[in-house]
Amino acid sequence: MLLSDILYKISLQTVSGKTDLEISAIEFDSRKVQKGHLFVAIPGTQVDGHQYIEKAIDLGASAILCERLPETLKEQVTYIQVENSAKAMGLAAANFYEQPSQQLQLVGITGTNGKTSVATLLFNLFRKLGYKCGLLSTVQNQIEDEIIDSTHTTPDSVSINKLLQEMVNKGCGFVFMEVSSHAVVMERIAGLHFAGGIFTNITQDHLDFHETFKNYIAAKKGFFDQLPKTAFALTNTDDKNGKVMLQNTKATKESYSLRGVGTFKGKILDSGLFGIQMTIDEQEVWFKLIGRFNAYNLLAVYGAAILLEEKPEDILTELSQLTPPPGRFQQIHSADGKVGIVDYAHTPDALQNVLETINDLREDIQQVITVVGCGGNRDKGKRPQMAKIAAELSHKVIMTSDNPRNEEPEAILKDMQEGISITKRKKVLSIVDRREAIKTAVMLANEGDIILVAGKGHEDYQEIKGVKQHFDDREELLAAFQG
Ligand SMILES: CC(=O)N[C@H]1[C@@H](OP(=O)(O)OP(=O)(O)OC[C@H]2O[C@@H](n3ccc(=O)[nH]c3=O)[C@H](O)[C@@H]2O)O[C@H](CO)[C@@H](O)[C@@H]1O[C@H](C)C(=O)N[C@@H](C)C(=O)N[C@H](CCC(=O)O)C(=O)O
Ligand SMILES: Nc1ncnc2c1ncn2[C@@H]1O[C@H](COP(=O)(O)OP(=O)(O)OP(=O)(O)O)[C@@H](O)[C@H]1O
Ligand SMILES: N[C@H](CCC[C@H](N)C(=O)O)C(=O)O
Ligand SMILES: [Mg+2]
Repeated sequence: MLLSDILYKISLQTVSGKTDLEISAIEFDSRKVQKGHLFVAIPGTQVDGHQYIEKAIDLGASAILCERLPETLKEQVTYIQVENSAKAMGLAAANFYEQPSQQLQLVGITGTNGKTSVATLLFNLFRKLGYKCGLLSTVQNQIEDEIIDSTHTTPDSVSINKLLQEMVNKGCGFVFMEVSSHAVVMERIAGLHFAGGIFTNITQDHLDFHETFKNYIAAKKGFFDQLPKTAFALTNTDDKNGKVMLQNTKATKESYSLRGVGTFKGKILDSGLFGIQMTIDEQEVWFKLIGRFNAYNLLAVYGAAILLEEKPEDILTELSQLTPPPGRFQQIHSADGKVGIVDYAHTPDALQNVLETINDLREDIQQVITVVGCGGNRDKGKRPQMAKIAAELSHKVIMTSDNPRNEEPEAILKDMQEGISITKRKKVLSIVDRREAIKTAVMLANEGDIILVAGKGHEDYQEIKGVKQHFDDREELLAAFQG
């Protein structure tokens, strides 16, 4: 595509060189640049992409999109200066891939917990309703039956638009995508046209990146601020920041609630290991998902489907058949009657929800043994809180490693130990090796006991000292059950 077409509607500060040149791809990592590419220089959290402009040109970049021009400009290269290169890249990617988000109905889901659950339920629901669909999620990206590995909850803007174009080409009418707070701040969603936005909830997470909770709220709200007038903005009014999300949106404001007033109202009638029985808009339905928090996810999905003009009875019939995504309250039973639950709870709120659910559902004689760790190079404030919640809501806790990434596993465990009060110490063990921790939990469990393995859910790897190795909590539990 011609550079001038790629730059359509982008506000430019300086243009040096010709814009009627053919660009073969947009690239923001100099290491991947090839002949004829447009290289976008982005200031990052580790390094500044502007320092790689020369390298990108050496590798064949014919145009540079940047916030600061290099001191000496090469004659054969076109330089475009903009105020925010990440944002400009989003707009450029949308142009380059022919505005795919305008050719289908794109719905974004944001919130601390529940994004994958809601996005996946919507994807599966709309497929059952007879539409071709796409999904962008933490677990996987998907175009109909084709599964594409996912590296981020929300990918970079070039990857998003490329995937969306493929979805358009394959006839998808609806795409459901998770919108992380990182993605909003880093402009990964700039230039996308959304048909709707959904807010699940907001509790502590990612303060390593956002620094304050206020900034974290502002990041999530930024998604709704960007929605067009034609979109719907569906919020959870039972969350105390639910209304704030829609404060400045141009989109049509809609809400859901289990407690108060809202466009879509639900009421839990019963909740157990069989699932949830609830009323939604006066209709009584049984769902296969477990835990009160899933009642919120189901209500959000129902509301969004109505706003996308589906019929209530069709939605509820199909939704009642759906099961949760992998690694979300996934049960694994041993031959001798022990119950394993693998869940992706990696925030204090999620861990509390999942443990409260287990405690609500268990019988008095069943003990709860929790295996939990906290990720390295991530919000350190979560560590003592998660340990405290685990100790308060379990009979025994084995604290272990999650993905230590580039941190010392022992140091993470030390941060977690800070959250354990003296009275709770006797029920807590620390075992650095996650495999050993799971084995120990299984060994300590008696018939009927519940072993919650929290934090990694669907993940099939563990990242230690920067290296990813295959590791899957579900496989480990099964192996431990088999002795
Ligand atoms: C903190 C964060 O989100 N970082 C993302 C960001 O990287 P960065 O800003 O640190 O990049 P950097 O290394 O400083 O480099 C700056 C620029 O220089 C470029 N560069 C760098 C080196 C070089 O030799 N040449 C070159 O051109 C880089 O390509 C980049 O454009 O941009 C990269 C490219 O898109 C992302 O891969 C990277 O995600 C990292 C790996 C990550 O772990 N992100 C997590 C925290 C994340 O995004 N999580 C969210 C939220 C999940 C949730 O809600 O639970 C997600 O959406 O996944
Ligand atoms: N609506 C909800 N409210 C609170 N907790 C939830 C909710 N839905 C799911 N959870 C809990 O949070 C965990 C993660 O759920 P899910 O993967 O759907 O969230 P997510 O927002 O996609 O997370 P991520 O930020 O990692 O992408 C689940 O395993 C469960 O323990
Ligand atoms: N999207 C989240 C996932 C956390 C999952 C947990 N297993 C961890 O590694 O901390 C993040 O990148 O913070
Ligand atoms: Mg997710």
